[in-house]
Parts: sequence; structure tokens; C-alpha cells
Amino acid sequence: MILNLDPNFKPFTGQKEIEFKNFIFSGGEPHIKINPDFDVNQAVTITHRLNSFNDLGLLCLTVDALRRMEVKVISLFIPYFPAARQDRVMIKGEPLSVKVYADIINGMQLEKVFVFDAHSEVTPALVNNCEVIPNHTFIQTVIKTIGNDVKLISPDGGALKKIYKVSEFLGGVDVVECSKSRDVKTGKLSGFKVYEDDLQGIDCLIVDDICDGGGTFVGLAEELKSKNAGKLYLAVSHGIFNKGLEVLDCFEKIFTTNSFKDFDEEKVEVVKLKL
Ligand SMILES: O=P(O)(O)OC[C@H]1O[C@@H](O)[C@H](O)[C@@H]1O
Repeated sequence: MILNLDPNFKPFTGQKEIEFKNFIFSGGEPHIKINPDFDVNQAVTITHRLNSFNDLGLLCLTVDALRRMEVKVISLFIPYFPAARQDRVMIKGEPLSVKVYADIINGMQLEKVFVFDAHSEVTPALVNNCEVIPNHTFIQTVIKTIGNDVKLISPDGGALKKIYKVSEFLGGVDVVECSKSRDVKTGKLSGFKVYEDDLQGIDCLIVDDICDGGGTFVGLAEELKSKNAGKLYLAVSHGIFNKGLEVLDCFEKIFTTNSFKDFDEEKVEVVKLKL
């Protein structure tokens, strides 16, 4: 049984959905009423795009309501794990946000927590019974669209291990390793290195987990062009795009999933997550 808390996010196709109504009380508190007309002995998976504390609140209430209905086996699919990038304290006075979310979710005592393309190994290490769904089939769909005559570009060391697994899954597409550096004082991006002398007009697909402001990808695109790359494509599992898509004009096409939000722009091709 599936309980899709976000009506626009239904990754488990063809499964029986549990009905519910949710609304906000006049004091601002979220509320949910689950239709009790289902077999509580069956396992339930909740799906939710957990992008804010309000979303988290609704999730907590939902799990509580299901437990009170005596549903024993509850799992969760949150495609984009909130604060996954806040996985270390950089400056004294900051929270370890990813752990705060993980602790709340751990308190729900879930059977399984599925996360799509976790930012780092910290999330699955902190979340009990966590299963990370890799980006393999997403990138496979992208490659089917643009053709496999491309090189996969890994923007930095963090993405490297994952991209070699993608390459293996795709039967050995070439990988180009890159690195990015940051100014130690400001933390701002200061440069990129592409570890290949000449890309000879070869089309390149940058693969990463998140595009936020896009600085990483614009900077890397410039570096790839300076090495004579052909067409440039970008595939990111979680599309935040907080500076809009205009900043990413250097890309022929941008691919993402609906893990974070929905899109209605021609420039972005959305591969809907299906499990
Ligand atoms: O450059 P923007 O898009 O802001 O940030 C995205 C990069 O920052 C990292 O956390 C992500 O893994 C990605 O490499």
C-alpha cells in the first residue's frame, strides 16, 4: 500500500493508494485524516518530497496516525534528503542539520527509508535502515535521449566514485575526471581542472547529484569548452536551480528528476522517478 503525501509525486505506479485529506488548521498547524478503509496488516510505504519543516511535520503526523491505526510495517521514500549537504559543521555555532533530520526520522522506527542519490555517505550512515537508490537508470534514460557517443564528466572528487558505477552500469562509457577548488577563506569556487588535454569536439555529459546555483557547472563548462569539448549536457538528480535556468545557457539540454520539485520549462527534461 502506498500513501503519497505529495499529490504530484507518485513514484510507485500501479500500487493501491491509501486515501487521506490534509489541511492546515487556522493556527497554522498541519493536519491529516487518513481513510481507515484499508487492511492495516499490509505494509505501507509513504512517499514525500521533504523540502521543508512543514513537510516534515506532515510526515510525523502521518506516521503517528498510521501507528495508531495499528499499521505495523511502515517505510518511507524521500527522494531528496533534506540538508544532506549540511553533513559537517564548518563553523562553530552551526547545527549538524542532516543529523537533526535523520534523528527525527529514526524516531519513527521505519522499516526502510529509501533516498534517491544521497549527496554523500553521511546520510545513509545516519539514517537507520536507509537504502540509497542510485542514479543509474536516470542516467541511462538520459543517454538513451542524447546517444552514448559522449563522455561522462565528474565535476569533483565527491562525484567520482558514483560516476564510475554509472559508467559500469552503462557498459563502460568513458569518464573524464575533474576537480574544483574553493577559496579557503570565503569558500567560493575559485577554479576547475579537467584531467584530459584535448576533448576534440567530443560531446560531454556532466553528471552530479544537485544543481543549486549552478556555479559548479557553468565554471566547469567553460573549462570543458577551453579543452575543445563539443556539445555540453547536464544531468543532475536533484534540480534546485535557485538562480534560474538562464545561468545554464551553455548547456544544450539539462536533465533532472522530479525529486525536488516539478518543472514546466522547455530547457529542462524531467525524468520522473518510478520505482
Ligand atoms: O554549484 P551549485 O549548483 O550551487 O552546487 C552544486 C554542487 O555543490 C555540491 O554540493 C553538489 O554535489 C554539486 O557538486
